[in-house]
Amino acid sequence: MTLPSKVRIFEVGARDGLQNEKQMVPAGIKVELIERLVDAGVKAIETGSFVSPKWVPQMADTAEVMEKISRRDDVTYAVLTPNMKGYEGAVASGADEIEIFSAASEKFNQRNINCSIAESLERFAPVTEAAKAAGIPYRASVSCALGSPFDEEITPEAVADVSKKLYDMGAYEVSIADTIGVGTPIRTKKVIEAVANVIPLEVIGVHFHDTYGQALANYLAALEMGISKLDSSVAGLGGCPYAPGATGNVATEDVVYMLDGMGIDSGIDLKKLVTTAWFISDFLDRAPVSSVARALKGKLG
Ligand SMILES: CC(C)(COP(=O)([O-])OP(=O)([O-])OC[C@H]1O[C@@H](n2cnc3c(N)ncnc32)[C@H](O)[C@@H]1OP(=O)([O-])[O-])[C@@H](O)C(=O)NCCC(=O)NCCSC(=O)C[C@@](C)(O)CC(=O)[O-]
Repeated sequence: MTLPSKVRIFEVGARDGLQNEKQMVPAGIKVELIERLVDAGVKAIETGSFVSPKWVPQMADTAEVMEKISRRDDVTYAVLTPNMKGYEGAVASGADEIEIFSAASEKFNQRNINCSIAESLERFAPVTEAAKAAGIPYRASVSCALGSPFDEEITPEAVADVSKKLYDMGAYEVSIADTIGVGTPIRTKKVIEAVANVIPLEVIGVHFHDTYGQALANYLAALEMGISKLDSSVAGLGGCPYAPGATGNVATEDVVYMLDGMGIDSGIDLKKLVTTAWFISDFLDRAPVSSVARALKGKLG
């Protein structure tokens, strides 16, 4: 077992984390959240999405958020784009990179972006062509990789198939998403193994929700396989509006605490991160889901 000495955390709290919040979060709070996360050491951050405001009203102000954040040169500010219209919004906002997304579940894809998996890949073709021509890097996400909220089986081969197609479209990273947090470590390893049979291990990332309390165990399983690209969400914010039962992403504080304890460098200052988790949680008027944020409250000076 060789664990990586260093990992890249892709912080998704301002997009995946907040997209499902019923209470509208003002752009100013999103901007402060992003800037605090960057100050804590986050180097890759999802700031929002250019999707239909009718589908996800919470993300309607992504352009304003992008305009208002004080940007740093050493940080990648990324946005999610479902189609050319989203891509155009992303370019106009000056996003450093974009994320395209499909799924291993037909039913989820229909509910999430109103098309089949095959249609989504066709829809993303002009987006990737345009991004390539403009020199904008793109990563891709495969939802429901460890299970579906609908009554259907997801095979590792189905995940590998979509992953390969997205990789062949030029994605620099393919993120395996456990949208509803049902995965367990052996299952995680089997899926990563299947995906690593068709695309390089180095480009595989993981994006796990913690609905069943398995995300850290699954991240350890992924790290043991040599994966070093992890997504997480400050305060454990999150949930997908189109995946019934999906709760928060794994909390960045919990991941960073685990990594610190194993001597794996994430570049993130746990104290500043926990303070940020409480900042956004206080705004939302609830405690962070993160065990680490709750345990360390008031103990970090
Ligand atoms: C993809 C569509 C747009 C298709 O939705 P549609 O209704 O099939 O699209 P359409 O092309 O027929 O357009 C309908 C309307 O939306 C507008 N529109 C069309 N595109 C855009 C755009 N980019 N930005 C703004 N507006 C847009 C378009 O202009 C039109 O406006 P109208 O004429 O009715 O006023 C819709 O289904 C959608 O926006 N879905 C996004 C859903 C979403 O954001 N889900 C959450 C993100 S995925 C996720 O969280 C999973 C992930 C990545 O984190 C990994 C994991 O954990 O699984």
